[in-house]
Amino acid sequence: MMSLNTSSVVKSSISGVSRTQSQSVRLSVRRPMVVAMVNSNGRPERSVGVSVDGAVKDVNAPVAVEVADSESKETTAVVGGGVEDVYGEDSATEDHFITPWSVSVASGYSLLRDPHHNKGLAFTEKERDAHYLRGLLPPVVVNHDLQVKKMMHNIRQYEVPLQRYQAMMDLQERNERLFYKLLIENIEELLPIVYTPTVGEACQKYGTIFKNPQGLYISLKDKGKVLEILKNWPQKKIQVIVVTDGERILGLGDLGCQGMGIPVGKLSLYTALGGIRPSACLPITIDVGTNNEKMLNDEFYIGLRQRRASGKEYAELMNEFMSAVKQNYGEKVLIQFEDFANHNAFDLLEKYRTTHLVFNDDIQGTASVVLAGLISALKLVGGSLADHKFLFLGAGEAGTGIAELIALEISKQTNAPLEEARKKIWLVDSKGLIIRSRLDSLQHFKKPWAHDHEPVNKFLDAVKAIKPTVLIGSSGAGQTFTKEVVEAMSSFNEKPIILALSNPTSQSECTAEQAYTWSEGRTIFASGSPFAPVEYNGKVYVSGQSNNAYIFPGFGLGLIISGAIRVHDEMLLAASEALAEQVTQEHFDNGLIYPPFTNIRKISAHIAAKVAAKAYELGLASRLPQPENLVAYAESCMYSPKYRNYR
Ligand SMILES: NC(=O)C1=CN([C@@H]2O[C@H](COP(=O)(O)OP(=O)(O)OC[C@H]3O[C@@H](n4cnc5c(N)ncnc54)[C@H](OP(=O)(O)O)[C@@H]3O)[C@@H](O)[C@H]2O)C=CC1
Ligand SMILES: CC(=O)C(=O)O
Ligand SMILES: [Mg+2]
Repeated sequence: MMSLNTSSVVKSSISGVSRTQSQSVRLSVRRPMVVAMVNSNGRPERSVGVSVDGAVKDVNAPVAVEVADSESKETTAVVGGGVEDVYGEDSATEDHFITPWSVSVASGYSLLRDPHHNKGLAFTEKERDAHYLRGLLPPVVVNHDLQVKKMMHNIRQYEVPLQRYQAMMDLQERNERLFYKLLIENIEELLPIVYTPTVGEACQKYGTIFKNPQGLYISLKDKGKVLEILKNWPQKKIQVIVVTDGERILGLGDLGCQGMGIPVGKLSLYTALGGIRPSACLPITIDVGTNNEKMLNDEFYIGLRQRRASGKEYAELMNEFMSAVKQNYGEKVLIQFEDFANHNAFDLLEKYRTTHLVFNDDIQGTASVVLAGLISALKLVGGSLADHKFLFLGAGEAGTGIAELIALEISKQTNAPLEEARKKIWLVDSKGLIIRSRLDSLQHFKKPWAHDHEPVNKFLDAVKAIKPTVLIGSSGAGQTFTKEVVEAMSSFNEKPIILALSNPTSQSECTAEQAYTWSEGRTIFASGSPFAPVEYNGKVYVSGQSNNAYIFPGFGLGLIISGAIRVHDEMLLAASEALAEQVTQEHFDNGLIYPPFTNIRKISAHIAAKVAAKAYELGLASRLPQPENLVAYAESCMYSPKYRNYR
């Protein structure tokens, strides 16, 4: 046996005295190992890979470790043996300060509790011997496929979607590779659980169901310390951040800090659908308070119990956050703004799009997915985009974002000025049709849509007055596409295109069943949250899901593989085209304008390739030289949840 002394600076506050002292860790090495010093934040302070001959290696195996105080030069404790109260666990009370240092070794019990490396019953006999797992697992060894089969069996036992959500989150925290294999192989069934609609309910009840924290929380209390907080996150190489401030969670409004379910859910789709490594993903919630009385009065609420900060206070925290992200992760970390309220969302995007790699999923990702749906819908209804007339219910982030991208595409196709193209698009907000006489009182993002028209207050009247060929719901207000609205659409269109984008299902403008029934089976329908197939007059109608989940995973992958430094609108158009190209004749024959999610990883690779190609074309790519076959390159970069073999 040989010994090795490595010095580390340890912050100690035993007995309430906070001091910094130098300790040395004496490692009595019996075999190759990896030791990580871990502090109370779980942040590894020092990782040491040591082989028997003293060479540094990346190896995994347990070891007996002695911790000695260099000042006294006496061995104070033996970890993994002995009966001393090493960490003051027995003597300390809540009034005593102790420093929860531990030495974590990636083997045995701790290996089973490390979601990144745990394989559960799939550890082989050899691995059980080599990594001190024998006895910690029952004797059976099963393969990954059987684990998936069993988990699906278990999840299907739960009838309540929220219970399925919790089972999925538990799995993610227990065995990451099993979680992703399950999700990828059962995407159609599990998407509504980890994503809309169930994630909406999870956010509403997040405080009650909260177990282990996921993601990073940055609150007003942390002003001046944001960089420090980022450094507390265990992973250092982050490629994608999804950040929310929780003010507009789906169509459910202000859920404050409990909006964390959204960045967590979106990032699990980045991995499952777009192949971004889980360790490169960072969910963040910025907590500036909430104006939701229910949350403020809920004793289990997990956020700051105060009203939302705004103005200078809000801007300063966001600015500190954006600077800290760039300082910590560099120029090429992708920041996806998600579910901010529109009074902040447009300004944040405008402010940071020229200095950071940012995009707003609700404004831009949604625009891209809807444009893709419309491009493919044209194959069913005929004509070009410019031949159609569009009416939106909802003139916020989603509505005006989509409208602008449609106008951009029409302008590109027809060489008409953007202002001309915009005239084909009408929007209704909570005060009625957006028209020129309202111009002075309109928020800036609505102004381009203020066309000449008489005032129209009721949505049904707007439908009858404008006679659109395409109706898009982006209001977050459920059941607003009434029978009269759908019947009106069907009276002047042979095949009305109706997109009910609002999430979750409770906020959908209408259900698939209503759309097909009220249009006598003639509508081309898609919705933000999924609906089961509908039988009408003996025929089965399968509706598509018009959700930005088709876009952002592949879009992000494209930015990452090309090393893009900024997002450009042309990239969104490229993503739309790539998605629309994936719709086959068979899909059209079934009335679908989106391909099913079952092929999403292939679809994401195609989107990534087109987005990357655009980044190269625009001179915004930094990964040089450009790979010859971008689709193959994108596929080769994608994370696979296959288990690793451990030595
Ligand atoms: N399918 C998908 O991929 C996506 C779906 N969405 C969904 O779209 C919805 C809206 O999101 P977002 O655009 O960000 O929200 P915003 O708050 O930015 O915009 C909502 C708009 O709807 C209007 N509105 C609200 N209620 C009514 C009503 N009863 N009648 C008429 N207009 C109304 C508002 O009017 P006013 O301006 O007057 O207040 C506002 O213009 C949400 O449900 C969200 O989940 C969002 C992004 C992606
Ligand atoms: C899908 C989405 O991003 C939303 O509803 O906000
Ligand atoms: Mg969103």
